[in-house]
Amino acid sequence: MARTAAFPVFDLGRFEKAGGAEREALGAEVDGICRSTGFLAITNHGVPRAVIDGVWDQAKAFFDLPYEEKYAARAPYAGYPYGYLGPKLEALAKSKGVDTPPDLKESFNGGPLSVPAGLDDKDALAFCYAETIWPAAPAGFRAAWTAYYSAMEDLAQRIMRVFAVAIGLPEHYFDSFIDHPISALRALNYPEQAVPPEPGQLRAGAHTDYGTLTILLPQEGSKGLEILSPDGEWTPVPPVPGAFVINIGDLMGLWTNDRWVSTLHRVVNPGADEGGGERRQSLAFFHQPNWDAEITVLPQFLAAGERPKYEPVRSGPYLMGKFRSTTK
Ligand SMILES: O=C(O)CCC(=O)C(=O)O
Ligand SMILES: [Fe+2]
Repeated sequence: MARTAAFPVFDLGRFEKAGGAEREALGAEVDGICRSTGFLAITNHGVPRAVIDGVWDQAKAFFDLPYEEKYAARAPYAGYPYGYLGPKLEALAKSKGVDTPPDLKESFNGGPLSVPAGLDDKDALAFCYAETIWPAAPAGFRAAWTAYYSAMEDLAQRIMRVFAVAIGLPEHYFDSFIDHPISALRALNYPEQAVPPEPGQLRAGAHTDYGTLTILLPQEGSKGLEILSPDGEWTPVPPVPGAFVINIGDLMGLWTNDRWVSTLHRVVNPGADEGGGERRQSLAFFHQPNWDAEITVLPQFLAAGERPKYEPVRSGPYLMGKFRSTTK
């Protein structure tokens, strides 16, 4: 049975202005949240309303297009990370080794806005620095998208500073891991369900996110996003007006040897009482460290002689493997 719980809200502007003891206390709060669920709302984030509305409206207009027009901006082959990913092409639960029917959604995906000078790693160039396949319409799509993507890169970097303080590191500790991030932005559309879902089929199957953190913007007032709370109950994430929903991904779990939890979450179908339910839109920015960044369990999370739970991973190849496990 799902239930609603108090959902933590973090005032980013206050943290950034705070000094000494207050800043540490706010960091300790975030540490507590990340030890329990790693899901929180961020207010006072400074991202201009116009930037948010701009990409939101463009994404809506894109999803409103006839399928053939969206299909023209498709990812050219299975496993290609960017462009339009049509219905029934991804099952997120597969990233956890759980075989389900495909998720009931479509998405548009875009990668980093530029390639770092001198980068010559073939896999990096072919995967995360592959070109975004821009749609021909709506006309303002690319400009609105890149403005939002830039705002998310900046916000993610600021949140990583909160995370550094929260685990007792210097504020800028993570900066060198994330100065050429390979983050992806995904606009999601979960269509109305004219046909009932198959058994085990959700809007987004239960998964954890792969990177450091995700900045999510669910449609205002919408339902469906649920997280598995520490007591094992699926718990709805309530709408928090004007806020972003942040969740940590697997790499924060790795860095902290699972002190912080990368929590399972999913998007459920509209209830039986809602018929086919309304369409639901969201934006998800998946922050991911530099292609070459090596993520290793931090020594302060190991007792003397304790073996880390994880081998080190390289950010880029690790992400590529995860992504390829979910698409067909
Ligand atoms: O659409 C949402 O609210 C969540 C989507 C999600 O968790 C994901 O795509 O990783
Ligand atoms: Fe997710």
